[in-house]
Amino acid sequence: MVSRTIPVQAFDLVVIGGTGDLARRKILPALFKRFCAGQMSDDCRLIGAARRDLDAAQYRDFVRDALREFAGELALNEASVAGFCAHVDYVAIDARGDMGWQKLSDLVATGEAQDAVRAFYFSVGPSLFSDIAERLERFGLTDSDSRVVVEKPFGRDLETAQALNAQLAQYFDEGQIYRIDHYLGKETVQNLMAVRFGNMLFEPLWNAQYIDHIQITVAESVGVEGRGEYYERAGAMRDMVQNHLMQLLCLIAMEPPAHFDPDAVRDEKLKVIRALDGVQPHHIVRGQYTASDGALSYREDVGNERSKTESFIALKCHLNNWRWAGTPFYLRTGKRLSHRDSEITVVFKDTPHSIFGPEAGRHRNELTIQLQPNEGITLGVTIKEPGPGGMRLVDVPLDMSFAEALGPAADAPDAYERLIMDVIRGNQTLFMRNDEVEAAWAWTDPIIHGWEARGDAPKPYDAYSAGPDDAALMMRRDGRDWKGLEK
Ligand SMILES: NC(=O)C1=CN([C@@H]2O[C@H](COP(=O)(O)OP(=O)(O)OC[C@H]3O[C@@H](n4cnc5c(N)ncnc54)[C@H](OP(=O)(O)O)[C@@H]3O)[C@@H](O)[C@H]2O)C=CC1
Ligand SMILES: O=C1O[C@H](COP(=O)(O)O)[C@@H](O)[C@H](O)[C@H]1O
Repeated sequence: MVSRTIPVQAFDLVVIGGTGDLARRKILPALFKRFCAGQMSDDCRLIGAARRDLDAAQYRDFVRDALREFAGELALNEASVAGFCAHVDYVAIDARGDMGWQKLSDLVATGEAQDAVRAFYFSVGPSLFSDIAERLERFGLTDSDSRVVVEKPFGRDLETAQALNAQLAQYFDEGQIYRIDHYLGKETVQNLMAVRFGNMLFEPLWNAQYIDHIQITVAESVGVEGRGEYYERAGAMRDMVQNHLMQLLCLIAMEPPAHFDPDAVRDEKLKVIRALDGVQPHHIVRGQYTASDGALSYREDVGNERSKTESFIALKCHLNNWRWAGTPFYLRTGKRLSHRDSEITVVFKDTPHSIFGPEAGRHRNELTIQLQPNEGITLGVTIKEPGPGGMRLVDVPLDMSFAEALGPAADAPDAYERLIMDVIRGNQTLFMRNDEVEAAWAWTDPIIHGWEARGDAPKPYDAYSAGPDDAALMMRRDGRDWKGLEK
């Protein structure tokens, strides 16, 4: 089932790095699905560009293969695939030289629909961003309405992120730059805002007075999946916390924006990042998976027997502001954990007094927002344990699985489908602004420098476990426990 929506404006999307892994796995399948949903009008074009010497027909074969591998059942429909491929073209270019740029410029200039949106997806490493931006301008490919999409990692620290922002700013206004964080394109992540700001129920309780703590877990069962070289330089902190977990934290903690528009939302997220306190070394647990259950160790996966890169991180942080003073936020993410499970749990405080006496037990309400898989929301409510006995309390879930509650309509577009269409619509709400990215690095850098200076080695944990024991210990020291992964 593909969600149907009205066609967006005509567009030319040039995917620079169109033969790469991201294009195959995500960009091409996402566009194909939007094509199947009727969102690409006849005059839309997808132009792949990379150094590989292909003609348009050969690139269409590449696209067909990518769709067969990554676009699921829809790609079984030959007519749909052929229809999509009719929109596809290719030009060989070299981002570091002049090869192909004039041809690309001519191709874009001819055959472009009137008023078409022109977008350039930089699906290449960030070291090429500046070269590409300069050539787009020099070969007359951009105007004030053109858009560029850039991928993470957006730098590896504050300094490199500032340099990238400065390079892009030489050629594009901030309003033309779409920095992707694909977590913001996930339907349930957007639902965080709907739940918080569309219901009267939660907002009055959404503060340190009523909330004991908040946990964010993004657990993956996969390992580094052939991206060892990149991951060795990144680790879980740069790969996941600086961006995806930070965005989740922002959405759960931010003040209500005045409007659901790009700058109002991003202003509020920025305030959250800037309110983050530094993290104490004893509030960080880094881990690295060891071989177990038939899986190779992290070090074997990346081919570095001495690696000190973390494949897991858990940390406790505080927001230094009026709403959240005293409420800790616990973040945790890792690879090769027991199962894929991304969830946010908001743990409310005890009632101030129990009228039922100590035998009844004390219970806390928990709101669990399950991001993936099986998207849904559960609210734990305390009731009387059924039966003739005395008043004993028990927790029951008020459970709303989106798929059950909404049926097939809940089968939402993939994050990349949503985000690419937002680029065409010119809606930056779900993209990171330059100052947000820099603020996130400004918080992350001292944490990383701290463990580098101390020479901390990550703690080993068994592949397919819940991570290092120290992460559980960190929680237990606070009289709390992790939710989710251990279930
Ligand atoms: N793969 C993924 O799942 C994810 C990737 N990303 C990010 O997306 C970006 C692309 O990643 P990915 O697709 O995996 O990388 P790949 O190495 O698979 O692809 C890189 C692409 O860039 C092209 N390219 C390289 N050098 C040049 C050049 N000088 N001129 C023109 N084209 C060039 C390559 O083609 P050719 O060699 O023919 O030129 C290829 O199409 C990276 O920044 C990555 O970190 C982000 C999230 C997930
Ligand atoms: O950006 C990244 O995200 C993926 C996890 O994304 P998900 O949508 O599958 O949850 C992660 O595997 C990868 O290391 C990271 O670069």
